[in-house]
Formats: sequence, structure tokens, C-alpha cells
Amino acid sequence: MTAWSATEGEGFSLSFGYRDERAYADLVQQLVTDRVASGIAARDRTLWGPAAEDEAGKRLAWVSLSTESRGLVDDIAALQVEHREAGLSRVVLCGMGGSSLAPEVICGEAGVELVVLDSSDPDFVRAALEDRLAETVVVVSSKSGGTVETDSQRRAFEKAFADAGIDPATRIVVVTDPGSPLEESARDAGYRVFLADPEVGGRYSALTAFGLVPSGLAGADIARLLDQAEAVRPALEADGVDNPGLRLGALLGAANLAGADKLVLADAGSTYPGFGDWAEQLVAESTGKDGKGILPVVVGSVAAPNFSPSSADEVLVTFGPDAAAAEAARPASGWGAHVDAGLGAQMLLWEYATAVAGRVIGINPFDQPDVESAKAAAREMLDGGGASPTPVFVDGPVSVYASEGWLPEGTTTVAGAVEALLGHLDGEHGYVAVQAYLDRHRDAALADVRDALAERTGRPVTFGWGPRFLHSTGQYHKGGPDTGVYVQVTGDPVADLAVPDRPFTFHEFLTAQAVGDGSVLADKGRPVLRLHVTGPGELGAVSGALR
Ligand SMILES: O=P(O)(O)OC[C@H]1O[C@H](O)[C@H](O)[C@@H](O)[C@@H]1O
Repeated sequence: MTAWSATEGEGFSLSFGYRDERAYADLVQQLVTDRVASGIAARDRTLWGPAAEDEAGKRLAWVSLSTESRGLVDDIAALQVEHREAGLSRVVLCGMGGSSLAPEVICGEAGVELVVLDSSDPDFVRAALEDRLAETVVVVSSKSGGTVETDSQRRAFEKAFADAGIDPATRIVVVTDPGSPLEESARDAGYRVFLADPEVGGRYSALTAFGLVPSGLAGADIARLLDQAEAVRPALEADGVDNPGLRLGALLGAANLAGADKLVLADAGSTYPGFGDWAEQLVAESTGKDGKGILPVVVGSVAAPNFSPSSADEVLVTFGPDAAAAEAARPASGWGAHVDAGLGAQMLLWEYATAVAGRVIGINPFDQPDVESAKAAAREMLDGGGASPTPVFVDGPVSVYASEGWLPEGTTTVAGAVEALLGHLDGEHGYVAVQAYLDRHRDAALADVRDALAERTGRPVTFGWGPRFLHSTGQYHKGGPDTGVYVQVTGDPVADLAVPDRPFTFHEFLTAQAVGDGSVLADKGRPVLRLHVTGPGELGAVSGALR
């Protein structure tokens, strides 16, 4: 690292460190000359090349949401008052990926309760259904209106309300795009419907109805969020070398082209701790395709392995006001940045930076071509078309499944299988993705294996909860560079739960998602190990072997 330089303006401050300041300065200058910032603000569809033009043409309305979304604030506040007067104080959000990650961060910062149901794990779903139903409002959010997790959750809540003698129409609020199948069924059912701007993709939708409705109903100050975004807009739209969106985007893009293709994100004293998970979806789904991309690695703090120490393929970025913590870290790659801003400004800044990085890397930051393949494989499994997998061996409470071509014959222990998988990890660019298809509240302690595995391997390690990560890093795993090894953890639930009026249960669906995504990865020749435990009490056998 040769230098740190700072940019400050209303609503943000950034400092950067670079291996080679000239490489960075030249690139930012080029972006200024090409008028990329004002071009994005003017919704210029040509900035990502001819192949991306169609998609970009209908995906750039996020640039002006800080003004366009103002009209929603009063409507949401009025509905919130109605709910409170009716004694409804608990808000559950059913939604995946871009339809739930932003509200989770916004409500986390505001310190208001929002129950985010972004799972098909039967124990997790049941816990959400059984808690204080009499006081519950359910927001069902889906842009496409066709996401099976969200549809299943909606059905489960409709049945729970009906069984309790409560009219679902008094409790269910829907957020969707105009004309979606969900809009139609919601209108038929008499639900309150908020329509979002269809020219904003899911992961750029934080400041649309998708971010604002659940957050506002839960009690967060959404007008303040829009104010923060509005404050940073002039800086992001300016064709100048101090533009923070250009600078952060250029850093991520230039680092990526130089081989630093992992983005390690750490909180440095922010008031919005879940921000890493929101940025993870934005960056991974936007850039991870065509064998290219930036892999976000969300870590607990600047003291966590992968941040300190780091490896030569990692860019270290902190968010929050603690600049000293950021500067104390010395990235092995030489690439790093520190970004401090109010949450609304931070979100808009990263959206610009991601769009800019996409242009630098040479991908379309608005599509997600590999997400559908896992959904199709899951559907095939549920229809009975997918081959039912058999374990390679069973070790105590753990059944072990492996994709072809990497597990040595004669392996009989979980520890041996993990060792063999890690043996396939490339020392320069390899990463480990742990994917836990479990109850992310009850089984939260399993996430500790991230740090342990990062220490053990010295390589970037990500930890994601299934099916949540399928709508985030799942795109990168399948569409990004072929450098990962994958550990899936699945388990038998305490009790399964039917999906009302569907021919499958939640557990069958969750299993189909894990097996389906694993088969798509395996078909691409990516090594996959699945460890299936007989029950939540047996997870120790898995975490022990991964440490
Ligand atoms: O809002 P929905 O249409 O239900 O989509 C939820 C998620 O689904 C897919 O996985 C997309 O890749 C995500 O970008 C999106 O956020």
C-alpha cells in the first residue's frame, strides 16, 4: 500500500489505499472522460456494451429513487398507524434476495423488529408461524411474483390465519411488480397491494417499495433513508475524479482485472451491521458471470481471518466511521478502501460502484443468467425427474454425498472427505463456500466455521444460509470463475411442514434446492461435498470436521 487518499462530501466520506495510484487515477480519469457517472444518472443503456443494452434499458430507474419514492412515505405511514390501532405490532416479511435483504438492514439499524422469513426450512417457517400470530402483519414481497419460497410462505400464513379464525385480507400486504401473477392473486384475495417500479432490478430495489414498505410498517424512519440517498446524489452523478461511485467502482474493477477478485467486507463501527449481506447480493449477483466476477466475503470484523491476515487476491473494504481500524489493516494485495456514509447514501453509492465495476470488468451488471438453472434443477427434483442421490458413505450421524471426480476411493470419514475437498483448493485464487440449508436462527453457531476454515486454509471462505444465498452468491458460484470448492450442510428437521395446496412439503422443497444446486455445480465440474445430519443435535459432527 503506497498511499491513502480521502474524498469527502455531504453524506459520505471515503478513503482509499492502492498498490499503484496511477493505475487507479488513469482509470477514474477514463471514466470521467467517458462521462460514465452522468451517463448512468441519465439511464444511458449503452454503457455496458451492445449485449447488455436491452436489459440495461429497463434496469436503471434506481438512480432517481430518492425522489421518485417520496410518494410512498405517507401511504406507508398511514397503513402503519392503521395496524398499530388494530393492535398489530409484529411484522413478518416473506421474501427472498432483493426482496428482503434491504429491509433487514434498514430495520436492524432502526432497532425495530422485523421477522425476515427468507427460508424454506420447515422448523424456521414454523417458528415464524407460531409466534404471536394474533398481533402479526405479513408482508409478501416478490418482484416476479413467482418465487417458490415466497409463494410457499404466503400459503403457510394464509392457512395459519384461516385456522386461527383471522381474515388474511386484514393481515397480508403484498409488494410486487405491476402485472405479476402475485398482483393478480392478491387483488382477487382483497389484499393491500403496493406496486414497485418494474425498471429496477431486485438487488437495486432497496429504495423502492421493496425496501420501504416492510421497513416503514415495522417502524423505521424511511424518509431519513431517502434523505441520505438524496444528499449523496449530486456527488455520484458528477463527471469528476472525486466522484465516490466512480472511485469505488474503479477500485473494484481495477483490482479485479489485476487478479484481486475477492472483496472482503468488514464492519468498522457502523450502525448497520447487516450491510455486508446486502452488499454481498448486489456485488455477487451483478458481477459473477461469464467466468468473471467479484466474490464478496463477509466477515465479522476487521480482526477476522481473510481480513487480517488477508491473501493476495483480496480487496479489503470496511464500512462505518472507524477509519483507524481500516487504515490499520494492510491488505496483502495492496488494494483497500474505507467507506463511511449514512445507510441510504451507502446503498446508492454501492449501486453506482457496482454498475461502474461491471463496465470495467466487462459484464452486464443487471442480469443473473445462472440463478434459473438451480431453480430448474429443484423443480425437476420435486417433479420426481431428478435422480435421488445415494450417500457415498455414512459416518455416524452424517451421510456423505460427493460430486464425481475428487473424493478418493476408500474414504470413510467426514474428516477425510473434508480434507480431500480442501486438497482441491487452488492456493492462488481458490475459495471455500459453506452452504448451510438449515434454520439460521436455531443453528446460528454453525457460522463460526467460517473463521475456523479461513484460518485452516489461509483462503477466502464464505458462509451462506440456503436457500437465501441462492439469490445472492449463488449466481457467482455457478457463473463466476471456476475456483471454488463447495460444502453443503443439510439436515433432517425436527418436524416437516406441508406447503398448503402444493404437492410437496417444506423439507422436500429445501432438499430439492440443495440437491438441485449441487447438481448444477457438479455438472460444471465444481467439487461439491454434501454432509447431511440426522438432526439439529448432530451438527457438532460437521462443525468439528470443518475446523
Ligand atoms: O423478488 P423476487 O422476484 O421474488 O426475486 C427474489 C430473488 O430471486 C432471484 O434469485 C434473483 O436472482 C434475485 O435477484 C431476486 O432478488
